[in-house]
Amino acid sequence: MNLVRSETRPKSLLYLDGVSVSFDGFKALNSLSFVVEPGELRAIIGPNGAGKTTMMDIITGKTRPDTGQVVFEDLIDLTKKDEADIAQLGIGRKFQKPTVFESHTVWDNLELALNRKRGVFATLFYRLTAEDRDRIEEILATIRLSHRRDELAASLSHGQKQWLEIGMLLAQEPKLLLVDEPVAGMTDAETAETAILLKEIAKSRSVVVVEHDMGFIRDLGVKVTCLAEGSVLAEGSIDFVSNDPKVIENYLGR
Ligand SMILES: Nc1ncnc2c1ncn2[C@@H]1O[C@H](COP(=O)(O)OP(=O)(O)OP(=O)(O)O)[C@@H](O)[C@H]1O
Repeated sequence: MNLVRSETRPKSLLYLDGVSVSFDGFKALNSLSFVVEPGELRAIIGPNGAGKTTMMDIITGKTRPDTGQVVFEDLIDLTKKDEADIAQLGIGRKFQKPTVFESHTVWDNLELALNRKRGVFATLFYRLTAEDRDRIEEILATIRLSHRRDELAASLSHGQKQWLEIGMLLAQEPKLLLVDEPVAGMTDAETAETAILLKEIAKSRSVVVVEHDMGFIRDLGVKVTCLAEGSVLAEGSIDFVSNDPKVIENYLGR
């Protein structure tokens, strides 16, 4: 049994191998390669224009690479899939700005997200099961919003809206969650809490988080990849990466 399981478990959840893409002759990604392990939380840093957003666009199928491989769970070639297929495979993306339904309650936002997984037709006739309620309760606890469940999303702080949107993505049960600059505009307390929250989330799925906030990255305490000019400049612990002269020259020292 264990043997079968270890044979079928993906060795990498996602890898990019030699991915390049140009826009009007400008190489936004230049032979980018990196691997995300199952259950890994990875931080991505790098200067403006390094290609962090483009990398997320490639993974989610919004942009096609000119060359290179993007492989999910060892076998699935994501460059052949469209955005909807890739979301369906279990890759969720959180953009920088929160996009919650402001005029709905926190609970309803999560219920809508849970139903979205089922498709429009099912949603029309669907009633929440006890299991669904438990899942929503669980997500509310994860995103620190149990006590705000009946309030309108509009009444939440910016940081809480970010957490609610993360919760809405969790309702889709992604295997990989991509999170773009979650702590921009958050208070210090919210930023610190977000590091704890993402570490909890990464216990049951992989998370890739792009951030410029180095205090937050340090709090995460995970492997860091620094991108510059469309490829990996350095990778390793935060101490290793932040002491790398190339990283200091291209990013931290600027
Ligand atoms: N659709 C596009 N068309 C033309 N140029 C693009 C496009 N998308 C990205 N670029 C360019 O590619 C480069 C990489 O941009 P990208 O947004 O991926 O960087 P980034 O690391 O996310 O930067 P930031 O930290 O500012 O968000 C930039 O020079 C950008 O102007």
